[in-house]
Amino acid sequence: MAFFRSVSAFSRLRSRVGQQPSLANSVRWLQMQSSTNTDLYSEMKELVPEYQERVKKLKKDHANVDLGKTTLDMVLGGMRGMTALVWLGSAVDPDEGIRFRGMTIPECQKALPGAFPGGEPLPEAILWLLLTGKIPNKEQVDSLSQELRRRAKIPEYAYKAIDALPVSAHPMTQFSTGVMALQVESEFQKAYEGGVHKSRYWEPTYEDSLNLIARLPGIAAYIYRRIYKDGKIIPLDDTLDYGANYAHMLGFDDPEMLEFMRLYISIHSDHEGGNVSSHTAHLVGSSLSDPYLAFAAALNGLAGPLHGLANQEVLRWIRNVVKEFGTPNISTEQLSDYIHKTLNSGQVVPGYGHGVLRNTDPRYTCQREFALKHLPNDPLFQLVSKIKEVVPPILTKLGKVKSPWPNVDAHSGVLLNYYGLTEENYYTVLFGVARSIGVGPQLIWDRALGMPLERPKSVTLEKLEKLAGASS
Ligand SMILES: CC(=O)SCCNC(=O)CCNC(=O)[C@H](O)C(C)(C)COP(=O)(O)OP(=O)(O)OC[C@H]1O[C@@H](n2cnc3c(N)ncnc32)[C@H](O)[C@@H]1OP(=O)(O)O
Ligand SMILES: O=C([O-])CC(=O)C(=O)O
Repeated sequence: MAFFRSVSAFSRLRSRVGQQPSLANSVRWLQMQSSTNTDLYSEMKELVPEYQERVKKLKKDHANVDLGKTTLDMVLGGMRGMTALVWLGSAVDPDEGIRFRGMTIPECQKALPGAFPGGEPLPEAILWLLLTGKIPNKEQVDSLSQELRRRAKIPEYAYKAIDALPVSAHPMTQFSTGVMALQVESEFQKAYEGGVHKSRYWEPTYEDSLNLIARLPGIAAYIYRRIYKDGKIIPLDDTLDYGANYAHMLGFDDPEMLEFMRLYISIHSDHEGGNVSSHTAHLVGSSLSDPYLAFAAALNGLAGPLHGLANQEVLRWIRNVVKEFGTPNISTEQLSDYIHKTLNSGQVVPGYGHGVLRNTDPRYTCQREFALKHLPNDPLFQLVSKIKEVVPPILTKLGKVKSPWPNVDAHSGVLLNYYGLTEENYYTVLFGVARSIGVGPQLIWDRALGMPLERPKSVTLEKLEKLAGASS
């Protein structure tokens, strides 16, 4: 009976997202549905042995399966296309974009609980999904919300560590410093020093990851208020969910902004394992550095302009366009001239191009849909829409850009700016808070599955030339 109820719920979901249920999808969805525990830790305790068994079997029976060859181009080309990592939470298809545990963004928007019926997926729901592979119900998500609030207390010395930096320090420098200060309370480090058996590494990693995720909004909001609002701190509200609380502590209480924050955090959480921030966390964690150390390293990678800092760069670039012409209402020719000016000065057009995607990022599309619903007449949103028409043909004409299409960063800034979060230097901190929700679960699984020290082989230039049969 329960089976048939679930199948019909699945059919309803799929017809709402405009797809027919296939048997394989039904089975996958039913597997995802069977989440029963109200607390996440108990859910994990059940799942860990099952996943360990799967990995053991793969290693035992399929160790020599060929996953593709390594070419010289890959070694010199930033390892693009090289399959080198296992990442449980999500995968990116070049054309279709991100799937969180197999689910596209529109599917997540339909299936995951929101703050109200039909609301955007709650970050807590994404966290549950990424960690367990199961769709949580509202009760489970509410219990996780409560758990994160319970874990959110920040030690005083973390604020003091941030205060030791000048207010003028970049928000990402302050953020990474704050995370390093939180490391003092690492449960993993304590357990390791206490001689914990390796089969139990995942348990203190779980504690650290959940504490880290819970405390980041408070640290991040402190930095915002310190830099931009004369240090007037707003405490956590014990009635609000994770995304809403972060917005509230920043100083924003407009329900539309709260809803945007939930969407923002959910879609920025994870983007498979190879991106700079996630990969960095995984690499650093592989030496058994605890989640704080691993995540601070991830943030330092996110702070680069080719990765997370691009969202800051996009709004700055858009503002410069407006400054140049004195209005956001410019012609296609004016915009085209400005894009060429950027390219001719040896700079990239921020928010465009991607290491994996070869189509418009679905995270761009869902933010556009949000903007069309809530701020269709905003002049900067209209400029962003125009940029999307003008940039791709110009980048395509260069003949070298693999993807001329917009990525996630091309859109977020104008939405934040519309809701009053105008300080673009802060934007990557928001991204960082969100990324913890993807990185934390993988660190837990890395330790649960006994993932080894990561140590790929490098070659000298001479050896590469020799291997290629080229003369030096
Ligand atoms: C959350 C995220 O991290 S999403 C990405 C955010 N970053 C940005 O938006 C910055 C702008 N984009 C870029 O710099 C790139 O597209 C990256 C870094 C995202 C991807 O880099 P790659 O995988 O190396 O891209 P690709 O293979 O297409 O690069 C080939 C050439 O096109 C150039 N190119 C790629 N994108 C752009 C762009 N948006 N503007 C101008 N040139 C570009 C590259 O700089 C490179 O030039 P080069 O050969 O002279 O060095
Ligand atoms: O996947 C990447 O390389 C970059 C990206 O979009 C992300 O990390 O969100």
